[in-house]
Amino acid sequence: MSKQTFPAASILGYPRIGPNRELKKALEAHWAKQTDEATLHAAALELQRNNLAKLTTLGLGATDASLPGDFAYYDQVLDATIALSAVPTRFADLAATDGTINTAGAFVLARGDESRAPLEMTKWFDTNYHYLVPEIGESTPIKANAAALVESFTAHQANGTTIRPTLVGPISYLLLAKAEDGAAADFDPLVRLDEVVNAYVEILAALAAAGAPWVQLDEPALVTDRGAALAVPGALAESVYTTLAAATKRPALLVTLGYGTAGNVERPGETQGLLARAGVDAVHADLIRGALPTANFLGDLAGSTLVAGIVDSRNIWRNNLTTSLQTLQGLRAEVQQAGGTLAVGTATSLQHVPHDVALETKLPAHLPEWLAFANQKVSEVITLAKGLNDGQEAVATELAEADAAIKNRAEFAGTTVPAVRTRLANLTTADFSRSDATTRKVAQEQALDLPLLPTTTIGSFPQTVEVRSARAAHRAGTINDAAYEGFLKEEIARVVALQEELGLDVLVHGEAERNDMVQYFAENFDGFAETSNGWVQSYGSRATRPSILWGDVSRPAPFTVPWISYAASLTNKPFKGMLTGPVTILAWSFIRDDEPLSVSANQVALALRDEIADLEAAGISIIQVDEPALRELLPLRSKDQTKYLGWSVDSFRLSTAGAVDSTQIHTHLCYSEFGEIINAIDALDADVTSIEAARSRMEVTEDLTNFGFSRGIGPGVYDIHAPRVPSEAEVAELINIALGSLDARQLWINPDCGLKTRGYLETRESLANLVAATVAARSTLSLSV
Ligand code: MET
Ligand SMILES: [Zn+2]
Repeated sequence: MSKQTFPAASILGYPRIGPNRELKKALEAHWAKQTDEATLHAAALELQRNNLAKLTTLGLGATDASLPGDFAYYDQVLDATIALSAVPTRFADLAATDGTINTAGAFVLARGDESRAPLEMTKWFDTNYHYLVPEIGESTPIKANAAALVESFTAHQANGTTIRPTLVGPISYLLLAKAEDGAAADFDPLVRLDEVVNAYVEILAALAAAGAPWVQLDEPALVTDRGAALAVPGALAESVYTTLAAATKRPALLVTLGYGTAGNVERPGETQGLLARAGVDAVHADLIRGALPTANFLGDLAGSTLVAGIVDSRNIWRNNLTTSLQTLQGLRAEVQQAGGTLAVGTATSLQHVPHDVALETKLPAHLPEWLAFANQKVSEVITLAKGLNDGQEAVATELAEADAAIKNRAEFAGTTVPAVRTRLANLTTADFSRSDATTRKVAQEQALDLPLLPTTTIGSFPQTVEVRSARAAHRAGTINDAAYEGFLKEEIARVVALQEELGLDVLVHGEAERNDMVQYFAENFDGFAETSNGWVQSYGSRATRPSILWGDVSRPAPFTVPWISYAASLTNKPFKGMLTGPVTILAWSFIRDDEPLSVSANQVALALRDEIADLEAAGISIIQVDEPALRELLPLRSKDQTKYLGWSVDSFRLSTAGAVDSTQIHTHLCYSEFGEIINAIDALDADVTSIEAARSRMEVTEDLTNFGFSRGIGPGVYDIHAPRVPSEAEVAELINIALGSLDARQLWINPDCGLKTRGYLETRESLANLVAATVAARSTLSLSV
């Protein structure tokens, strides 16, 4: 079969949530039973049509398949599950007699129902997007169902736009899946690959029959360690794509490889070459997170298109078009030498960035011209393709504008702040270390006088409707600063009184003043900006609005101290102040591309260090620095992990090492699979670490014991993600399991995570049970000593 040439400019995908979160509104109205399925469908179609019209206006071809057909009601991996009719056994009743699952059924998979938990949600590679994990067992049905893909293609075709249906590829689908509960212990979903590939052959045939000229299969898992091993010559990817390419009836095939370097990192381009040789019409490479394919591996590209993902889709900075064009020109020479074609694209789907800088109303004046959100990135792709094909002069204006903006950014006063740089340059190793843990322990025991098995919470208390509406009213200017402050103080006083009444040992202020544990810090540090409409889908109908780190970071004034010291003044109990750690602040923001992340992390760390000094001065002797994102930034390839863990741990230590011995530093990490980073967690050198543990029934305590973890540890004794109250007996049982492997003198009793998403009724009861179970455990312990 002779190969098709891919359009010169395209994007791998576009934000699905809608410029004004139209999809969120449509979905939530439907789930609340305010609208029927037809209404939801119509709203989704209108949103897609508007998006496609916008993309066409920006310059993507309406009929050459350069428009991505990547819409998903909830999640692209769920859509692959639907296309494969791979309904997990525990949801089997939702499938029709022909095995397919409809929209209503798919929403049950996504959201659960009275009797079933939804599919597990997990982070999509190293992003903040969460996908729904397929559950595959020995006999999970696998049967092609191209109906939704065909219907969508046909609907847009009838409207004059030719989309390129997009689907997670077969290898990635199975690598992203987990073994269904009840499958044999050594069952690996990948053993179902042949069946999945056969289903894809059928799906391709159905799309070809509907007239789709191109289809896009995303294979991002081939950039992870495990997937990469399958993407070298002679391995699985080669045979899978030989089969798919040999399908007699199929559209032209684009295979995308975003999020890193696919296959052997020492041989960038090798995977693209082998896919082309297998018969794939167009292969993509991520030139932002992945390495530039090298000439030696491009020889196999004859007749194929290489789609160069040169526009960053994970961050919001304006592209340096001049250097990009140079890179593209060099690459094209090599690709042409091999008999191939070069096209321009994005590094991944643009789903990770907001829609449009033009919708921003509150950004500081200097910022908009430095930025590119999805729409601006589409224009960048088009400009680069034009420059590549019509010559640099054809895009001289665009290049000059980008150059000027980049120059302004580099020279802007806040970009590099001498005082911040000097402070960083003068750091010595001593700034990263406290005295030894035992000395600290003695000082803290004297200062704090805590009981055995101290009880505490992770920081936030329920964010009630009242708290959220007061914040909204304050933002909107309908209540003034004084009224808002008065409201928050009352709320804090209530939270402190409740904790006293419940008999908790270490109290917190409850975080009522914080909209979000990262955004609140970004708002109070110099160097960050807030968007007004920069929403990015997090999962399903949920979106977050990451802050933008644009300059050197410092802390102009103490900001958590007033709230925390006010709360502490209301009680005689030991009091714990709450901060968010440097890695988490960066992980949940858009970060700089003009400085290594490690430099930004140390700047944030110093800002936090200042806050800690002020908290200490205000008499706060326990301070928690949350790092729930430490693990999520872990690089996808193991060869990069040591370096990352080195600087990330250092930044935490820099933030906390100014504390005196008697100040007890806590940290919190809300996940339990941390076997691979246990060394790093130990190296944080926190006096007390709280972790998630209830769902895995304290499994982690054994790992900790085997490791020899010697400092304070609070494995969560109740799962705050579920709206149910754990009984005293349940909590007691988990405490007992923990006591089975850990020393009673190091054990803390706390929930898994913060309580801000919970209601007061359940929180009160749950914490009462936690305290009662702890009191009972203490008396057993004192009897046995
Ligand atoms: C995602 S971790 C949350 C920690 C924070 N202190 C809270 O309690 O909400
Ligand atoms: Zn947490």
